[in-house]
Amino acid sequence: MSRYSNHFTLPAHIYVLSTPPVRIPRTLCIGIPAVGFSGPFSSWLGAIQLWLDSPRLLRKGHRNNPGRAFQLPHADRWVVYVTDPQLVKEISTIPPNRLSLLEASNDMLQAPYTGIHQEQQIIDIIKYRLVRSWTSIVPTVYEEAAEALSQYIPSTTEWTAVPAFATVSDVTSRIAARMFVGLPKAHDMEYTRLSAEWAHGVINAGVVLNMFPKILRPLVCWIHNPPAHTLKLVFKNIASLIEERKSLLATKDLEKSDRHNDLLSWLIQGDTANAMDPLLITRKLLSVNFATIHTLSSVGTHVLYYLAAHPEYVEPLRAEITSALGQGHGIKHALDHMYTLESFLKESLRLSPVSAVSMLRKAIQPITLSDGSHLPIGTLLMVSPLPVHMSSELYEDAEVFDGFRFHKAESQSPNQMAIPSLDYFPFGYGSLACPGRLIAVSLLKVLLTHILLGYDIKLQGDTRPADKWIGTLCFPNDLAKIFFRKRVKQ
Ligand code: HEM
Repeated sequence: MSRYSNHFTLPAHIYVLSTPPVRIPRTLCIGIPAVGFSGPFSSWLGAIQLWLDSPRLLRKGHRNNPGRAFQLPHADRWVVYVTDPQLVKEISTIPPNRLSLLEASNDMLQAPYTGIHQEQQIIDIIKYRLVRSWTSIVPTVYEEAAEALSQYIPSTTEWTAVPAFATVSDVTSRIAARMFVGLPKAHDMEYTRLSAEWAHGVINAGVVLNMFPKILRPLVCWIHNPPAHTLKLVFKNIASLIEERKSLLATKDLEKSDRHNDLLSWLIQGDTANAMDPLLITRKLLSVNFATIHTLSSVGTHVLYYLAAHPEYVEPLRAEITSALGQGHGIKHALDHMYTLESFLKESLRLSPVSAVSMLRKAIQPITLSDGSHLPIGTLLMVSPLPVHMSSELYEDAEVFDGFRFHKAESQSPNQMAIPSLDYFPFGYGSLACPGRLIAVSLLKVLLTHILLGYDIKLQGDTRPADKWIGTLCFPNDLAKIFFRKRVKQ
């Protein structure tokens, strides 16, 4: 079993598939069509269906309810789903004091138990500090990614089987550490291991705890709560660095503190309201780590599997990367001009997303949508791009992987993948769309650039390791291996 496999979801599998409906009675929102079983007891079967095959139910809901929201039963409640593009647009304009992303994500990720802490300060720091400093950060990240890959992939010209998910996860965690806390902490293997462990632990805990009624969650966590345990270990590991940074910032030694122009320092600087509580700073840091590591290790592994399964793309991608790097305008410029690579990444994310849901909201006030759907306070609303991403009207042979599909269809301008449209919105849509999306695309390109230029890769078996859907989450196979060998440059 992989270090980061979804072992924590096992109790939920058992619970969902075998337990009678021991849950708080759930209410349907009046006037919103339900998909599949909708009776008080039979909806339990609907929740099991959603757990086992959410893409099918989402496509059915979209097909049967054109232009309308619909409802699907989860284990603990009914959730309103939106897939119609015009409704997606409408939802993206409803302000957070009416429909809140932060409330919904702290709910779904079970913040009181896992320790995750999402707040506006974090989003502002990513948008206004990290993204704006990105051109100056990229060269460091590029160098770090090369070093990390050479540490985790054996440097030999013999084919060697490498666990794909664990490797991408380790490399991502190290890149995240370099971006967010800098050196020397980024090279502390215990810190990077714990950060990755926490990120994967939170997603698994969220999946499991959402299966149980609220009343049982403290008991479940009392028995087994890996993220809470890991949080303590991370805090122990990083507390002295936080104190060091705090005193550096307090002395206003600009020369020294400028050396640490990273997320950790920005979090401390902006935290005067909480008296710079080191545990809260750790939780915020880990929350950005979570947003980065969980998504990128999953997407990076999906991409790697597509690349190994489609070797015909390797040479054209290498040629483009070599030409872009050869222009001599720096790494950021080169990455921005890797259009076919971007198309490849975009296609991978279309077919193998992180989740079937890309916008998560909780009604803070009662809301009535233009299709007449009424959302009472507390309703959870999920927007899924999946039916649109799989639409044969928008995408020819929508089920087939076509790595250069977007390159053929789109004008060449940088970072199209990160610009949400109503045809493609895996990062969400509107002003709340993922604040880290430009960074995500850049990091994926960095990873693929090093892999394509540094290594040959091939599948271990005959076919691409299949994706695993658990509820609305899509995981790459976390046990499969990919063969790597050091590339001998001609
Ligand atoms: C391929 C990788 C990624 C994907 C697919 C992705 C996708 C998303 C999506 C769908 C949302 C929710 C948007 C909404 O509900 O309207 C989101 C939120 C967010 N993302 Fe990303 N993301 C990725 C990478 C990143 C990275 C690298 C960072 C950090 C640098 C980041 C930081 C965040 C944050 C802070 C939020 C708000 C979280 C919340 O309040 O729950 N993401 N992302």
